[in-house]
Amino acid sequence: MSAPTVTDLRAYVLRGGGADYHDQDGPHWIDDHIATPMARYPGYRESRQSFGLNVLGTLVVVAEASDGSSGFAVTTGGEPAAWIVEKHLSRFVLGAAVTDLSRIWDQMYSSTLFYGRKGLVLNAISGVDLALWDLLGHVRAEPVYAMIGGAVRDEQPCYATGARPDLAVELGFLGGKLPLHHGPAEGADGFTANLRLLAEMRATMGPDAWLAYDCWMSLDVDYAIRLAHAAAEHGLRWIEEPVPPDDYWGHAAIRKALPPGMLLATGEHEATRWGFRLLAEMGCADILQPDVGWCGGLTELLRISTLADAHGLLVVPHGSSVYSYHFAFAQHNSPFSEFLMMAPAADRVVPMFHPQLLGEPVPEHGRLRIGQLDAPGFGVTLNPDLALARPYRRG
Ligand SMILES: C[C@H](O)[C@H](O)CC(=O)C(=O)O
Ligand SMILES: [Mg+2]
Repeated sequence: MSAPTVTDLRAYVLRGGGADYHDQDGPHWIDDHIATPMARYPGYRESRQSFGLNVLGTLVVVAEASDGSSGFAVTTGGEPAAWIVEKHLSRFVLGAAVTDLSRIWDQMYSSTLFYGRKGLVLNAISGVDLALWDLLGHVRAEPVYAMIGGAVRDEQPCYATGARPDLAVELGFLGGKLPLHHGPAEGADGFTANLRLLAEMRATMGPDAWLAYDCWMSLDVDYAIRLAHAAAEHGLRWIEEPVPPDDYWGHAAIRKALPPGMLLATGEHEATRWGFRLLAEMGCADILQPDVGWCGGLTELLRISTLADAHGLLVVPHGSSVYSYHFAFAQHNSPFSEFLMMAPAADRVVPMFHPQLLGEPVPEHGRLRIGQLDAPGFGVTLNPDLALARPYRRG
């Protein structure tokens, strides 16, 4: 039986939150003096938008098939990723059978090796791959989680990332992951302030709720080890992305020196099975956190997950809403999920990719139920009220 073919592939851009969740207007916890590698320059310390964290915006990829079905996906990448999709990647997709995900992935990756391998190109590849999974789900009238093997559990507990882990616990989450506010350039005062916040949160959350620190690549090995040991008395469950992603050696050294029971999580800025192979084989992490919109899409995430499983590692995808949920429900080594609190004060649950998706499921009492994913593809639609722009056309 021959499968329908892909008849059209288009790339659009959107501004204002959504998949580029750092692109928020107005005061927001996600841009409130968070420690970064740029914080060594005082002028870029207060706001991540000041150094351009929100320059890209959202990439929207739409795919259509010969049977009239359509699929779409959103990720970060904006205009430059739209150019890559329209001018380069589309040639491997148009006319292909909707089932040819592995061949299309291999052709997109192999043909861009001379300027790709990570970052923006992998965002673009991820966007196309996710749109094609959504399309296949619509052709088959099946949810993505069912197409990748089915659910291994009925409910998925979530932890919340944001400024108020204490409120996250009240909302039913496993606990919370705080952004670290002060890096090495802010000296002893910053170090003390980092610990003070942790202590305050622990005091209101009680002894059992999860508490983690997301360091967003901002530390050095010495600072990270000192922070981890000082944080142990506050029950820090894991330290996340302590050093820049290319420093595999630093990650491994920090992990080796962690206090007993504390874990190291990293990987949201890593891509492909080859990047994650380095993290796994060099002993860099206990929890791998690929972002399905950045690491190569679902096709590649499944390979990363198999590799991780063989190393006894958990895979807890970074953000990415429904694109992560369908994956996580189908993997025994993804026993919980991240929920990014996108309310400006992190005090209530709003859909992670708001306002871009309609029908986006959110955890209720900190848990997702498999029934929330029971719709074709990724089960969401693009909000028709948004102003889509198509900056480039293939050809
Ligand atoms: C809170 C972090 O700085 C970042 O914005 C999100 C992230 O790294 C995560 O969710 O993990
Ligand atoms: Mg993180």
